[in-house]
Amino acid sequence: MASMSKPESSRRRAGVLLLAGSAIVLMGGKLLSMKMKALQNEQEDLYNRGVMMPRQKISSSSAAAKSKVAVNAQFAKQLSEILHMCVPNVWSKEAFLILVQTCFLYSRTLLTERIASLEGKSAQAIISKNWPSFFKYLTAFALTTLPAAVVNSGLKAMRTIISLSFQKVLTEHLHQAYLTNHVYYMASNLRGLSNPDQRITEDVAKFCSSISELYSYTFKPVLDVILFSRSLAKTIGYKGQCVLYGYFLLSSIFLRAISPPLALLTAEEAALSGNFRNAHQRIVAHAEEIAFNDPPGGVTECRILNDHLHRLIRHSQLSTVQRFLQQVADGYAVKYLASIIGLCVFAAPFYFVKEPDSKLSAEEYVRSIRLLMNTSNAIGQLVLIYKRVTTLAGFTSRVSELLESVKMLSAKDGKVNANTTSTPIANDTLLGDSNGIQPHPPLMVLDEIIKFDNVTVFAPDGTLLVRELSFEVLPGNSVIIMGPNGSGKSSLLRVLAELWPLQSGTISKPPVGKIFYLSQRPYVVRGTLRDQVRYPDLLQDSLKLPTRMQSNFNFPSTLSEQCFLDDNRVMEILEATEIGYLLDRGDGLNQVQNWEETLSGGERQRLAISRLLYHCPKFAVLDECTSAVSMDGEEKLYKRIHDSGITMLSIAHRPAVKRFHSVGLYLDGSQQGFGWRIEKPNPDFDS
Ligand SMILES: Nc1ncnc2c1ncn2[C@@H]1O[C@H](COP(=O)(O)OP(=O)(O)OP(=O)(O)O)[C@@H](O)[C@H]1O
Repeated sequence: MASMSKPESSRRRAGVLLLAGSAIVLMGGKLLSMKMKALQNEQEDLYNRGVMMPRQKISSSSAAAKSKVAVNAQFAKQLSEILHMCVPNVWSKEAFLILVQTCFLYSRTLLTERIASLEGKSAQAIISKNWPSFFKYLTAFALTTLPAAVVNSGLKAMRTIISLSFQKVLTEHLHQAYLTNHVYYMASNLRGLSNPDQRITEDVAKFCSSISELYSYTFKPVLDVILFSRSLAKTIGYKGQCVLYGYFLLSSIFLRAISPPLALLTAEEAALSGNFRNAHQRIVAHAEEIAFNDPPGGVTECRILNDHLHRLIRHSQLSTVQRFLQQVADGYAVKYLASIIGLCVFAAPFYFVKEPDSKLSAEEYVRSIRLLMNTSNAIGQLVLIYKRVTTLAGFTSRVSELLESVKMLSAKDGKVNANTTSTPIANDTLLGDSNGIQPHPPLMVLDEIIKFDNVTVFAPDGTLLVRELSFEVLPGNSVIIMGPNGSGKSSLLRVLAELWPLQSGTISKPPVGKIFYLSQRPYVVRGTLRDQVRYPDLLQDSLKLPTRMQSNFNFPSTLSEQCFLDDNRVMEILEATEIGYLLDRGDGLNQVQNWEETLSGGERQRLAISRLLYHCPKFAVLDECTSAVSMDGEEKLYKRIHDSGITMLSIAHRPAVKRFHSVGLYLDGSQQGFGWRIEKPNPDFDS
C-alpha cells in the first residue's frame, strides 16, 4: 500500500467515493419508498376505519387505480380522447395555434443552425485576421439575433396561449355537461366523484399547461436532432453520432428503470391537495355551526385541517426528495456524462486518423461544437421527456376520470328505466350501468297533473322506502305529504324532480316552467335583492347560458325589459311575504349583500316564497319550505300561495297547514306493508 503511486491512490479514492455515493443514493431511495408505502398504508387504515370519507379516498390507493395512473395504452387512449376535444378538427382555432407554434419551433431550429454557422465564420475571420469578413459576419449575426429573440419569446407566449385555449374548450365542455341534468348533484350526492371543483378549476389548467409544454419540448428536440445531424455528419460523420445516440438510448432505459412512479405521485398530490382545500371549504360553508360549538369545535376543526395538511406536506416532501434523487441521476447522465461523450465522439476522428496534416478549421470547430452541444441538449431533453409524459399521465388520469363521470352522469339523463320489480336495488344498479344508457323511463310530461302511478322508491343504498305508490295532484287539489322523519317524504320529491332515478312505476308531471320546487334550505344567489326574487331568471343575460340549457327555462326576453317593468311587482311580493322592510336597509332592490350571512333562516324562507309568487307556476313542490317561519306567519304564507292559484304538493309537519290541502298522503316509514296511505286532511277547509 505504501508503495502505491499518487495517480493510483487518487483513482482508488475516487472509486471509493463513487461507491459510497451510489450506496447512499440507493439506501436513500429504498428508505423513501418504504416511507411512501407506510404513508399509503396509513391512508388505507384511515379509510378502513372510516376516519376519512370513502369519496376522499385517493384513486391511487388501490391496485387497480395504480395500474390506471401510468404511461400505458389506457393513458394513450384517454389522452387522444381529451386532445380530440381540445382540437376538434384541422380548421379549428386550436389547430391554427399549433401550426403557428410549429412554425416558431421550426424557425428556431433554423436560426440556431444559422447562428452556429455565423459564430464559426466569425471565429475563423478573427483567427485569420480578416476584419472585413469579421464585420460582415458580425452584422449578419446581429441581424439574425433579432428574429431569434422574437421567436424565443413567441414560443413561450404560444405555449401559454395554446394552454389557455385548451383550458377554455375543456372547461366550457365540462361546465355544460356538469350543469346539465343535475350532474353536479349526482356527482357530489350519489356517485361520489371526489372534489369536482378542484378537478375543473385546477387539474384541467395543469393538464393543459402540461400538454402544451410537452408539445414544445418534444417537437423542438426532434427537429433539432434531425436537422443538426445532417450538418454534424460533415464533421463527425454518422458513425460518431450513432455512438452518441446509442449512449442516450441506454441512459434513457437506465433512468426509466430507476424512476419513481411520477404519474402516481402527481395524481396523489392533486387528490391530497383537493381534500385539504375541501376541508377548508367546509369551514367557510358551516362557519356559524362550527362557531356555536366552539370551543371545542374550533380545536376539532383545527385538528382535521392539520391532519389533511400534514398528509399533503408529508407526501409532497417525500416526493420532492424522490424527485431530487431522480434529478441528480438525470443531470449526471443526460447533461455532464453526455457532454463528455459528445467531446470524445467529436475528438475521435482526429485522434484515430494518423495523417499528420489532418486539421480542423476554427470555423468547423466552433460550428460543430455548438451543434454538437445543441444536439446533445436536444437528445437529453428527449430522454427526459418520460418525466413530462408521466407527470402528464397523472393529470390526464384526473381529468379523464372527471370527463368520464360527467359524461356518464349527464348521458343517463338523471333517470333510469322503470320496471315492475320491487326488490331493493343496490347503489350501482340504482345509478345504472356505467357502460350504457338505459332505455328512457316512463316519466311523462302532462300539462295539468302531477301523478305517481305504482311508484316504488329506494334510497341510494338500496333501502326500500315506499312501495307501489299511486296518487295524483290535480289543479286546485293540493296534496300534503306527512310522516315520521326518514320515511321517504323528501325522497319522493327527489324522484319527481329527477334528482334520483325512477326505478319502478310511472310519473307524470307538468313541463319545466309550470312546476317550481322549494326546499327547506333556500338557495340565495350572489346579487341584488331583485336577483334573489327573480332567480333563476337573472342568469339569462348576465351569464349567457349555453342555448341547450336556456331552452329548458321560460326566460323572459331581456333582462332590462324585466328590470323596469317588474320592480313594482317584486316590491309588492316582498311586502306580501312580510320582508318588505329589507328594501329600507340599503339601496332598495339594487342592494347587494352577503345574503347567506345577513338573512335569518325564516327570512331566507320568506324570500324563497317571494320567488315562488313571482314566478307563479301552476304547481309548487314545497319541502318543509316554511319550517323556520313563525306559526302564524306560516299560515299566512300558505294562504297567499293558495290564493295565487298555485296547486301545492307540500311536505309539512305542522297541522295548521293541513287545511290548505285537499288530500293527505301519509308515509309511515314501515317496511312491512306499502308504507303509505291516503287521508282527507281538511274536511273543514273551504277552498
Ligand atoms: N343520498 C342518500 N344516500 C343514502 N340514503 C339516503 C340518502 N338521502 C336520504 N337517504 C335516506 O333515505 C331515507 C329517507 O330520507 P328522506 O330525506 O326522504 O326522509 P324524510 O321523510 O324527508 O325525513 P325528514 O322528515 O327528516 O325530512 C332516510 O333514511 C335517509 O337517511
